[in-house]
Amino acid sequence: MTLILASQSASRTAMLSAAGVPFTAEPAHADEAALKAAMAGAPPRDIADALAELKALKVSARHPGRLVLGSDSLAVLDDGTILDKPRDRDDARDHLLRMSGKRHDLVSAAVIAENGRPVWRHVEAARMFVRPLSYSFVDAYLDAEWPAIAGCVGCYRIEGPGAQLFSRIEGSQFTVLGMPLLPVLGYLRDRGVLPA
Ligand SMILES: Nc1nc2c(ncn2[C@@H]2O[C@H](COP(=O)(O)OP(=O)(O)OP(=O)(O)O)[C@@H](O)[C@H]2O)c(=O)[nH]1
Repeated sequence: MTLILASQSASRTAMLSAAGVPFTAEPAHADEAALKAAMAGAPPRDIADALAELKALKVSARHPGRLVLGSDSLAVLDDGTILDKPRDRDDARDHLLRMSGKRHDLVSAAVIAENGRPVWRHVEAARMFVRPLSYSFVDAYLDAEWPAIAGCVGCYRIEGPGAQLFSRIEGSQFTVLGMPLLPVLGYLRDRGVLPA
C-alpha cells in the first residue's frame, strides 16, 4: 500500500523519494493561516503538530483506508518569535539579519492519518547556530539564492549554499529539510509500507 504525502513541498517529496518510500503526493491546500491565527501564542511545537495534522486529515478524508502523511516546519527565534516564509527578498534579508549571530530552532512535525484520524505523530527541532552575517554576505547570498529560498521558512536551503550561514547545527538535517524522516520511516516499517 503506497503512502500519500499531503504536501506540495519539493523538499519533502525529494526526501521520501531519495529514501525509497513508495508514495504519491497530493497537496492539502489547507487554511494554515487560519489555524496559525487561532493558535497564536501556543508553543511552536504544538502549532507545527497541529498544522501537520490539519494537512494529513484533510487529505485522509479523501482517501479512506490509506496512510496519509502531513508535515510542517517553523523557524523559531530564541525570543519565541515564529518566522514564516519570506514575503519577498527584503523580508528574507530582514529574517537573515534577525537570525545573524544567534541560535534559532527549525521545528518540523509529522502526522500520519488513516480514515480521517491521526494514528501517529512526531515533532523534532534542529538547533541552528547562525554565524554573524555581514550585510555584504547577506546581499550576495540573496543574489545567488533568491527566489530559490522563497519557499523555505528559514530563508535557506541547508543542502545548498545555506550551509554557509551556520557555525553549527544540532539535530537531524532531515528535520531541517522538512520532516523528522527517520521516525517516519520507523512507523512505515511498523505498518509494512517499508521492509522491516
Ligand atoms: N530544500 C529545503 N527546504 C527547506 C529547508 N528548510 C525549510 N524548507 C522548506 O520550507 C517549507 C516549510 O513550509 P511548510 O508550510 O511547512 O510547507 P510547504 O512548503 O508550504 O508545503 P506543504 O507541505 O504543502 O505545506 C517546506 O517546504 C520545507 O521543506 C531547507 O533547508 N532546504
